Amino acid sequence: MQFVSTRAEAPVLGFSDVLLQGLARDGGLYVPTEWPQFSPEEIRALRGLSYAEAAFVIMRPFIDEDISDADLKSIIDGSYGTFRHQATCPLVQTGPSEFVLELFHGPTLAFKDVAMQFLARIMDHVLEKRGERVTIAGATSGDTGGAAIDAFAGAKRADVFIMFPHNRVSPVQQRQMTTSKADNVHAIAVEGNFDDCQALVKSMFNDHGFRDQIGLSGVNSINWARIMAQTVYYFTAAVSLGAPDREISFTVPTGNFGDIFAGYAAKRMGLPIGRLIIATNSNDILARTLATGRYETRGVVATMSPSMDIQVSSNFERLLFEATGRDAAEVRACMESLKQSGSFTIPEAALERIREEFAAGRADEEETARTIRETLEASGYLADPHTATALKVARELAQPGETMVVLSTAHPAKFPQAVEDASGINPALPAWLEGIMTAEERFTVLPSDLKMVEDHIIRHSRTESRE
Ligand SMILES: Cc1ncc(COP(=O)(O)O)c(C=O)c1O
Ligand SMILES: N[C@@H](CCOP(=O)(O)O)C(=O)O
Repeated sequence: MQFVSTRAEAPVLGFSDVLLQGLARDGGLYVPTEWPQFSPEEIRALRGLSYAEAAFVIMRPFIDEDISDADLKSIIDGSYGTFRHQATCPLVQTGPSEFVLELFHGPTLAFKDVAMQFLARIMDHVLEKRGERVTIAGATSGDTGGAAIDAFAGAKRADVFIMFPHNRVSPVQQRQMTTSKADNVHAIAVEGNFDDCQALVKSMFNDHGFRDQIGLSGVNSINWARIMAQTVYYFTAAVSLGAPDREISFTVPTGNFGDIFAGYAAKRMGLPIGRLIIATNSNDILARTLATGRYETRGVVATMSPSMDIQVSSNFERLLFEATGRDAAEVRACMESLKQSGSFTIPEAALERIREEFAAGRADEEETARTIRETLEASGYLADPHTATALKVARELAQPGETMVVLSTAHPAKFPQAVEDASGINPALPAWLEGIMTAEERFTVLPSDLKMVEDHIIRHSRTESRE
């Protein structure tokens, strides 16, 4: 399988190169040249498979043959062996036709583990074969960072630098990033918000001198492998509920648009998905965009669902590419306008296509807290604030006869204060994480300044130039 950049000015690459590149050299994001297709019979055949077995079937078409079936299976088994639930990503029924898909049974209690555990293992496999090393730079609003630090801790062929917004992540999220004892992982608290962190990462990729000097790689959802691994749970959830013989809709708490884009990808691969519903918190740029056709950034506000406090939603570029009929010139124009003025207008035909596939809604702070409380009272289910955002939107937009799966992207114990304030229950951290709240922290505070962050990375990276 080959991959093209959404801006069409970077080389077309195979899977292993895309995996190591992260962002394309033209600033775009890689997508497959064509979507692999699964027939109804092939989807039906996923019934009864374990999560790992299904992951192999769904991801195999994307991955070069030079990674053998046996190696891929062993990478997948190792990845999902770290999950603390037999089903890996179980479904819980919370209403007559409402199901919560729990994606937080991995080591760091967030959905990021599903892709990150796989990414670390497959990257290590490719690097080992090639005899190469990489320096990974990642931006996080709280969960990607912890997941990456856990998955790559001690990796021999990767140094990892994670930038998080100083004082804007939950205490549990921060400590998952700052208490690792591994010397190849580094947490940087950036004086700014998540969008500043993500802009720093993208600027590093676009600084080709720096990129080549340190062998830069990325583990944010700019990396296609993250999206690919996230398509799997759309298949397993839908199949458990009767797909392909029944259409399933999904509501997804959304920030960087990676998770819901994985749902869109699953649909393009043949999974009968009804609606894909974008749920945002008060940072509702995506809900406004769907309503008005204009993507317009505003100041970001801090919420009880900090991982979604995002304005520049990087995977929206992938959707734009698809919705414009893969018109890279149109994508480049929109992205240039976003850079220059903080906004762009979606071409009319593309907007229509987006509205055919997606709906969107928002939940403010009060609505999110009320949803946590009401869900607990009605079904005994304790949701984290990100999940509650999606539950609120799913219930508001539900249509008669629709079977709705709401993605639960984090364990409530990652956000104990918000959950306790809303429900009166203080969710305990699982035993294996208890120590992090008292362990010594190690992180560096830096201003949101490209040169200063690059210098810091160069000083601490063990990766030498690829040239
Ligand atoms: C707990 C949680 N929920 C939802 C999201 C939003 O997901 P995405 O950025 O893929 O839209 C994130 C961050 O990515 C998250 O950490
Ligand atoms: N919400 C994310 C932000 C980064 O998203 P990613 O999916 O692109 O890695 C986080 O928790 O870090």
